[in-house]
Amino acid sequence: MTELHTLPVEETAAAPEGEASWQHAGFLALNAGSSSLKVALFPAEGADPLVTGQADRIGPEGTLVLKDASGQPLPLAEGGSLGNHESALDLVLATLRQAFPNLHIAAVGHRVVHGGAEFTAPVVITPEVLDKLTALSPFAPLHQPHNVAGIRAAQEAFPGIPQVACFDTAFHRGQPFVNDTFALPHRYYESGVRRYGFHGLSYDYVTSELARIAPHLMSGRVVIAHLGNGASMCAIYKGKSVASSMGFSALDGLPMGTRCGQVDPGVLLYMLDQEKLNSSQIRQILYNESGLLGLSGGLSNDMRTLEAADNAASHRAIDYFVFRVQRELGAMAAVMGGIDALVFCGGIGENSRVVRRRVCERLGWMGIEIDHGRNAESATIISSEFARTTVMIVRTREDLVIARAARAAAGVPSAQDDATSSTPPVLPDL
Ligand SMILES: Nc1ncnc2c1ncn2[C@@H]1O[C@H](COP(=O)(O)OP(=O)(O)O)[C@@H](O)[C@H]1O
Ligand SMILES: CC(=O)OP(=O)(O)O
Ligand SMILES: [Mg+2]
Repeated sequence: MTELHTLPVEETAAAPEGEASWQHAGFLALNAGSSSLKVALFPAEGADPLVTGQADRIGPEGTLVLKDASGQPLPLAEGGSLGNHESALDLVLATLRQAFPNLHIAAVGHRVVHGGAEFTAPVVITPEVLDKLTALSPFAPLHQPHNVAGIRAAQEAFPGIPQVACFDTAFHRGQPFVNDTFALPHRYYESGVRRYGFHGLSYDYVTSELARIAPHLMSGRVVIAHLGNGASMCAIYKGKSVASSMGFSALDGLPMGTRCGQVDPGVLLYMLDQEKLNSSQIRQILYNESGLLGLSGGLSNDMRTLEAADNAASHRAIDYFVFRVQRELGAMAAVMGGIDALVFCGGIGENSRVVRRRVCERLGWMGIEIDHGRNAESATIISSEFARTTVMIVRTREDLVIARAARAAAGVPSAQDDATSSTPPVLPDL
């Protein structure tokens, strides 16, 4: 059985009363999505999770796979259910306790998609904070209610230990006004109708990884393309977010698995006035029936399925996806006065050589030229040797950013938590 690192309880925040003074301490990072719950259990020290996994398709057909550090699936605890997020978390915890009978969780970190204008850094969750997060649910209906449910379930499971919210919006809060606003009457801006931007935990991780492996880029102009089931792009100028493709909600910008991306608001008026749809019908279309799924005529929201299908419907979806990524890339390079590096991450960005190749096609004028061999291998640097703009793949790790905040909340230093042991690749000079 795998042993957790041990810590004296004084260092692990509130250990349950009456337990011995040395406990097996761990930090839990939870990322509750619309139909999934991603989990990582970290030891007291070190960057490598002891357990990672996820519950998928939460509901009657839910599945749960948790793997140990060597990739072996953990035997699931008996008698649980994956009917909703609460029961899924219960089953996860029962499985972890079965594998680590002395498990003491010192702090839990949660990905929370929306932090509004107020939350610009991770925060320890109090009843007042939780009320504020709950009130933000209408702004991110696919994510926030599940984030809040995950927090409530974890509070019940671990009473008295610090629970920390880590926000997708926080990374973008320093953006200039022109990227933060819509051209609506200013009172909307003042009441919080702003372009928040999302995927901030991913951008935070990728930026810190770039600072490690390519520090010269921290004084330059970088576009990060987080292309997953949710997709967005971020312009990073001198290490800070200056523009993002997502806006008020996680709907704006690029098309996604089932979300529409940027759409003319006149279309919504047409749906309301001409088609007489109500707001929940429109919400259903924008969040659940659009994007790759909608464009492909219902074929799939999954890029792998679309690439394999290779027919007119899948071409429609992939062509539009690539077109919008290219368009956003041009816009972001324009606002930064050029581009030094393009970085792909997310399930599509990290794995789809087809999407990466197609996005980079005909961009020689931007200094973007990829090496097809390196792209096929999904190497860290995929640009050709003499290209002016570096094109890279960084495997994003939102869980590490969450674990870092959880450790901090428990008062545990995390000197090496994201200094991974791999040797930095050799990058061309700017
Ligand atoms: N080998 C691959 N080729 C193409 N697309 C892939 C591959 N592996 C994963 N993907 C795509 O990545 C997407 C999921 O990305 P991910 O970042 O895990 O999503 P999320 O975290 O938003 O649920 C899916 O569309 C999936 O098809
Ligand atoms: C904000 C968002 O779109 O998140 P995800 O990619 O997890 O759906
Ligand atoms: Mg994601």
